[in-house]
Amino acid sequence: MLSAQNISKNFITDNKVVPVLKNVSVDIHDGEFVSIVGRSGSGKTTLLNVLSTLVRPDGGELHYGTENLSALSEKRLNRLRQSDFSVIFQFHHLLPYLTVLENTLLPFMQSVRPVKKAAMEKALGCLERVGLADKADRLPGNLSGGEQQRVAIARALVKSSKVLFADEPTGSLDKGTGEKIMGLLSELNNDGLAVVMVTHDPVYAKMAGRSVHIEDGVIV
Ligand SMILES: Nc1ncnc2c1ncn2[C@@H]1O[C@H](COP(=O)(O)OP(=O)(O)OP(=O)(O)O)[C@@H](O)[C@H]1O
Repeated sequence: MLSAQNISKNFITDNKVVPVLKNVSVDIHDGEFVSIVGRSGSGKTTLLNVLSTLVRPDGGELHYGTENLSALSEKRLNRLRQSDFSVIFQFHHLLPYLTVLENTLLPFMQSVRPVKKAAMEKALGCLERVGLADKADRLPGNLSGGEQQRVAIARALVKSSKVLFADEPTGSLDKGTGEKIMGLLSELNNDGLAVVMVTHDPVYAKMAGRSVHIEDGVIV
């Protein structure tokens, strides 16, 4: 489904080029659940960002199905990202002045105004799926951390994406809440959504079908 070949990525720090990903190759198969693990600073987030096309690599190629993403213009990449990819982060990036329902509808708000009734129904269905239909009219500030993360997942679901990229989705949550989020991700994966997740937690990493271990920018 997604194939990264010989990816390299450098950052400039103190006027020096620092290689962060060094010739990394990894394949993500249709409907797979893959965790990316490794020490702090090893390059996990950078790899996830390259796979989700948020960051362009300096070298190597990224293919999605038959499409060579490395050759796509930013415009076409953006369109593909909007239709097929979803990203959730440790700190869920909800807009504080929009309600739970409006935050869930954000992917539609970018392209269609006013939001159609069908989109509204779909968003409510997604909130139901993550157990938050009764809180659709609340503002994020009035939700717990776990609930906010569930809104972020509902927002990812509303697009019917093919791949969900999650960067430490349980990182800011207590153990019980983190387990619920992991349960939800596993459920979605069982329904066919591919999940690529960065995590520090070895227990959560094992919930994925496969773990990719990265050390100092190299897959080991
Ligand atoms: N935008 C940037 N500019 C300069 N250096 C960066 C940038 N982003 C990341 N780095 C550096 O690249 C290395 C890898 O960062 P990355 O965030 O990918 O690691 P990580 O394994 O996800 O770490 P953590 O588990 O602590 O989040 C680190 O040394 C980091 O300081």
